[in-house]
Amino acid sequence: MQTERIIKVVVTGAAGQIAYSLIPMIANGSVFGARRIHLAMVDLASVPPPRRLMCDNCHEELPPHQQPPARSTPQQMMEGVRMEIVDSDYPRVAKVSIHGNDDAGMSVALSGADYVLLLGAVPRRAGQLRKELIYANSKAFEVIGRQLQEFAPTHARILTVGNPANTNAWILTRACTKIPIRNFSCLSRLDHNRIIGQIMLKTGCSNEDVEGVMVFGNHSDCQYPSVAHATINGVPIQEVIKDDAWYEELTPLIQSRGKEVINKRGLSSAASAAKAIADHVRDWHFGTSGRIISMGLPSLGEYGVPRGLVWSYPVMIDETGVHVVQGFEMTEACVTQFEINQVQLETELAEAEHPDWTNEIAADPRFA
Ligand SMILES: NC(=O)C1=CN([C@@H]2O[C@H](COP(=O)(O)OP(=O)(O)OC[C@H]3O[C@@H](n4cnc5c(N)ncnc54)[C@H](O)[C@@H]3O)[C@@H](O)[C@H]2O)C=CC1
Ligand SMILES: O=C(O)CCC(=O)C(=O)O
Repeated sequence: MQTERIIKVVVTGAAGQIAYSLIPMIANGSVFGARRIHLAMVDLASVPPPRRLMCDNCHEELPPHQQPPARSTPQQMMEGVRMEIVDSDYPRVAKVSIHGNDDAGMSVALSGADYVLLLGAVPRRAGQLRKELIYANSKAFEVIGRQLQEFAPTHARILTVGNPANTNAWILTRACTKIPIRNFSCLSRLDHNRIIGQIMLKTGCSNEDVEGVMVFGNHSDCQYPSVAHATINGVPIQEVIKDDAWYEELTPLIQSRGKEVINKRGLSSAASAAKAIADHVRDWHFGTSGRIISMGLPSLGEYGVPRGLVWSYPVMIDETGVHVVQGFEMTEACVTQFEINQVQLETELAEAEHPDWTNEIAADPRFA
């Protein structure tokens, strides 16, 4: 009997909260169907020891029973997740492995990888400026980009989820030049799904009834969600939803949805982010069967976006690859929103210490 090749899926940030929702979806067949998978989990190889509490009066370390309880390390967390995967006896999981994010770990994790899902990122600390976060993550993603260049096969498909997702993907494309440019993507599917969720809430339709929703630009509070070409059961949305206030409120609602979830949960979206990652990867693997989805991709100049910027576009995927759906009219409002997103992404690249990004792209033969 001929057996199909096992798909190797690398998940970084595997000790984190999104991964805890995502891994069961990968393991239960929601992403790769009947194909068997090797799940390679990666998280920080080492973490600094927790800060010890001191006595305010004597300035000596408090005794152990007054110290906060010890927290599991990322490597211990992943061991626990691996135990749960085993205990769930998923029929499609051929192998689970655990790795640190240093070169020793990543060389093994990335070897033979088919999909590399980069959830791990430096989290924002209280009081930290956004530009400090961007700088810290750009340095972390420079390392990951170099590791992809050294250890990953050229067919690997790479998704950045960790924020700032678009700029992190851009950093990877600079450090990893051997992998085709359209094998890099960033997650904007959560924003896309959020729009569909609002349409379902408003009309009572199913997500399968909705077509033509699009997200353009950066995964940030500047993103440009559009329902201008959306249909519900084939009928233009404007003929189904006749409520001007709903359309006016939709854009800021989608732009601020992540922040609103953090305000309520005290943690960022995880279950919905995992669902969006599963949708993104499943569609990348199997194709979209003529449907439009949103995906962040290095621009090849579509819709006038400068080449190289990682931009969310409407795309269709078939056996020949990922294709940006072109030809939608650029209204005045659209042009303004595109300019806002471009300025924000250029600012992020400057904060990541890539102010001369256009020269870097001009020198990259993948954009010739
Ligand atoms: N693009 C999108 O639509 C969304 C993006 N996000 C982003 O996804 C990321 C992950 O979110 P959560 O799982 O909630 O965070 P989390 O804090 O629960 O987990 C992150 C994990 O990544 C690990 N990590 C950090 N740097 C790493 C590195 N260089 N290599 C490997 N592992 C590393 C940490 O140790 C931690 O275990 C965050 O940056 C978050 O802002 C979250 C929701 C939606
Ligand atoms: O908004 C954030 O900073 C993290 C979560 C996120 O990207 C989202 O929920 O869309």
